[in-house]
Amino acid sequence: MFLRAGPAGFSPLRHILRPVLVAAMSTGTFVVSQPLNYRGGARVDPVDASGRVIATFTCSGEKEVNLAVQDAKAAFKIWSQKSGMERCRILLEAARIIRDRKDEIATVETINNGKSIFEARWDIDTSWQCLEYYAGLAGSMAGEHIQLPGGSFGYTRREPLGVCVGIGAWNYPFQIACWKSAPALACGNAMVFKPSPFTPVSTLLLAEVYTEAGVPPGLFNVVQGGAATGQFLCQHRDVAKISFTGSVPTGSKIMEMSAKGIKPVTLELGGKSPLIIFSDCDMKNAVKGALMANFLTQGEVCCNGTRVFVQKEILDQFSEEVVKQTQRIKIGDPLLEDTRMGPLINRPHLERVLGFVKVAKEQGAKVLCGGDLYVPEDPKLKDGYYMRPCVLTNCRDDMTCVKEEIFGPVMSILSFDTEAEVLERANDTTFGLAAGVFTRDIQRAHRVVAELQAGMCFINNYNVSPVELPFGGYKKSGFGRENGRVTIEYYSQLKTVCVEMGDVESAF
Ligand SMILES: NC(=O)c1ccc[n+]([C@@H]2O[C@H](COP(=O)([O-])OP(=O)(O)OC[C@H]3O[C@@H](n4cnc5c(N)ncnc54)[C@H](O)[C@@H]3O)[C@@H](O)[C@H]2O)c1
Ligand SMILES: C[N+](C)(C)CCCC=O
Repeated sequence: MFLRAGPAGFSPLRHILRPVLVAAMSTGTFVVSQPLNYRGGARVDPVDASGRVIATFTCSGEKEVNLAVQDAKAAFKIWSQKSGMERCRILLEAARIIRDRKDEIATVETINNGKSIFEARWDIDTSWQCLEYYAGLAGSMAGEHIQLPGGSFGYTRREPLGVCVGIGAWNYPFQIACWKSAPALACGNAMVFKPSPFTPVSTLLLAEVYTEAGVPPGLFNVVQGGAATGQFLCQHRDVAKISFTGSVPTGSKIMEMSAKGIKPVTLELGGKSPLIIFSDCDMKNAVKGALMANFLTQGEVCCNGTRVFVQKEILDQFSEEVVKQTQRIKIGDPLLEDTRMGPLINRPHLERVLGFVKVAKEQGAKVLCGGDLYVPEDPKLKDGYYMRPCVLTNCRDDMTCVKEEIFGPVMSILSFDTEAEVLERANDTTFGLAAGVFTRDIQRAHRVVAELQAGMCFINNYNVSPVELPFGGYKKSGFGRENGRVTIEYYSQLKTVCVEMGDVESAF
């Protein structure tokens, strides 16, 4: 498959990956001229291909996957023998390089995905912060000493798992690769990472950063491809763990494959999260929160609070203010400093999102603003996948736009009367990734989040992501966590050693 157009809508997509050139570039002049797999510490073309060509790279086949896993195994032998402090220093160096190259990596990410450069810089911040955080934990990972009778004792060792596989979605390509690889590497594992075929470019920069920082060649590898390549990875006998970010249907397939191989799996899946606005909220912050909850990365965010429940008394005032702010969002070339919304990921996805708006109208929702195609004035952008961010009202819980993940810039406003009622409706979903509440009543805020069936809850804010906090879902939104101290548990295993200091007391 040839990627017909860059996120900004230029055709053909031509990428140059030499970072020095990126600074001088516009989104229409990006040329890929280098291999997009990374194995054994260098860029390589796959030795075989599944036959499908995507942009200038070919999907990696089974042989290429085998080679990447082999390289990762060899690097694991070296890396897993290093002390936590040795791993810490290298990860800190990688974090420093990313921080120093923030603008350049953010530029590549913008071209890769279409999100605004302003926002891509935030992603790169949460990426290097994640490496820094796990660097800190690498040095302090330890087991326990347990005293037993007669001077005997036991102890536990926290050991890495081996070669871990990371499979990423297209909405936060660089950040996802960091959120998976940083804890994996900190624990002493190696990783083979497969980015989404829609956003193949930025993960390569991470691979090069790790090499420059001093990880052994082969510790972090990138294989490009789609579902077939992902399956080769998941089914590989030498792969010890899979960490997946993507949709629920694919997550279910990944879980089947990991069940067959008895491999631990982390699943970061989709959502349809509630955002509850009580009438006693700080209105200005609640409106800002609702925009943060719906329109980052063109609305293509797993944890978005797309079901916005507003208490009846403030429905009109809140809706009016949200519409005013939404209409001010600057849409256009994502590389321009003042742009806040770029194009969606591709044409089929744009059409899918517009289709949701059409069905919403047919089912009785009222469009307060947006929900239609947007054609920027710049002629170079006229074929881009742009739409105006949309606010829907008159929504009911049984409407498609309220039940299904749209993964685009579409906010659904629903009204409610009481706390008990809104809690029941907020939890009436098979998803459970995130939730938010805006209120000035501190008791109510904690009472409500305690009842919300979601892994990531926000009080009086939304979609902020401090790397110190665990992130992940309840119910069909997945299990396992990324970020925070707990993630160490998902990338390591405990060995117990029982030491006898006396004689063996035998039964025979
Ligand atoms: N919870 C989170 O942290 C999080 C973060 C970002 C995105 N998401 C979710 O991801 C979805 C959008 O991303 P997407 O469209 O890339 O998802 P997707 O499930 O289509 O693809 C995700 C990845 O899986 C790969 N893949 C597809 N089929 C596979 C198979 N059979 N075996 C192995 N790998 C396979 C894809 O090539 C891609 O790399 C949304 O539902 C969104 O909510 C979740
Ligand atoms: C950084 N955010 C906004 C919390 C998004 C995390 C990944 C979800 O798609």
